[in-house]
Order: sequence, then C-alpha cells, then structure tokens
Amino acid sequence: MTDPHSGPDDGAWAVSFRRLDPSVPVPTRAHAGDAGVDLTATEDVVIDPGARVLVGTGIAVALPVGTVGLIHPRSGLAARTGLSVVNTPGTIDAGYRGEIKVCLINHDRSTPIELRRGDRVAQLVVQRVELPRFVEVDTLDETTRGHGGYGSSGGHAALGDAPTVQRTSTPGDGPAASASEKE
Ligand SMILES: O=c1ccn([C@H]2C[C@H](O)[C@@H](COP(=O)(O)OP(=O)(O)OP(=O)(O)O)O2)c(=O)[nH]1
Repeated sequence: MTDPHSGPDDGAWAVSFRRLDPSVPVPTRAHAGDAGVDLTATEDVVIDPGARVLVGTGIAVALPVGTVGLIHPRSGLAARTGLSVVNTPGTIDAGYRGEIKVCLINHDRSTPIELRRGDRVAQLVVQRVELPRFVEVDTLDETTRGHGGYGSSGGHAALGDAPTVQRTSTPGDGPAASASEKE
C-alpha cells in the first residue's frame, strides 16, 4: 500500500557526509518523515545562564547546489532547559565542507545547562533554496503593504492600537524610526 505521507522526492537524492569524529552517530531522523536529522555534541560542556558556546558535531556534509542546511534548535530542550541556537537557523552553505558547528545559548536565567558528548543538541534541516540574480532598479513596484512592517498590521495586545510610525528615510538620514514608536 502506498504511504499516504510519501512525497514525490522520497529517497530521490542523498546528502554525502563524513564523520570527522569517527565515533559520532550517523545523522538520523528520530522518526521517518521528520524534517530534521539530529546533530550531537562532540564534547562535554556546561553553558551558564545567558552564556553561549560553539560546539562541534563531528559531521561535514556536501549539500547539492540549490539546497541549504538549516540548523534548528530542538523544541524539547528549548522548553525544558532554555537551550537554543544563537543564530537560529544557522546556515550551512552548499559549498561548505568544514565541520558543522552549533552556536548554543542558554536562555535560562538561573540554571546552567550540562551537555554531554553525544547529546543531541540541534537538528539539521535540508531545504531547496532559490539562487536568484539581484538586479538594481530605480523604483520598486507598489504594493498594498508598501513600507508597513514591524507590527503595522496589529493583532497583538502588546503593540497597542496605534499604528507604528513609518518614517521614510534616505541613506545618511541617521537611524530609522523605532519599530515601537507610536504616533
Ligand atoms: O550554525 C552554523 C552556521 C554556519 N556554519 C558554517 C557553514 C556555513 O556555510 C559557514 C558560514 O556561515 P555563515 O555564512 O552563516 O557565516 P558568516 O559569518 O557569514 O561567515 P562567512 O564569511 O564564512 O560566510 O559556517 C556552521 O557550521 N554552523
């Protein structure tokens, strides 16, 4: 019977990887169909509250051009301990052949996080990515959103009812208007 969750690309292509540290586990999905493969820490480390640390995974990959690897935090560790990735999602470029490292941060305000070698600390999601040319123009097409952003559509009690000020500025005008600035 056909798996209702299978897609047209299931099993269609592979990502070559090397274990730079021979005893780290092979990147695997916890469940078939999971978006990410888990990455493990290659060292024991204690992350103090608010501190960050760059941790090796012992894994290097050769992603096909037209794809990107994204390093995401793991939700269970985030919710239970405050562990996250500073630059989430981290970007693994197709041409990168070095060790994948994760820049971890402890968002908890009081409790250090103790990680052991082999702990699954982050996940790698591989996605297709567009590689467009960038073309400089004099004017951009008009849209209903225009310059509106940073909460301009409302819908959040903390932002209040007043629309945010959208100050138009030209290069050299100085810092842009604060996103929280109200009329
Ligand atoms: O979480 C991450 C993010 C990046 N990298 C590696 C792969 C990536 O291809 C390379 C460069 O990342 P990025 O482009 O984000 O860093 P940069 O600060 O812009 O450095 P560079 O000037 O080398 O591009 O570093 C990691 O191992 N882990």
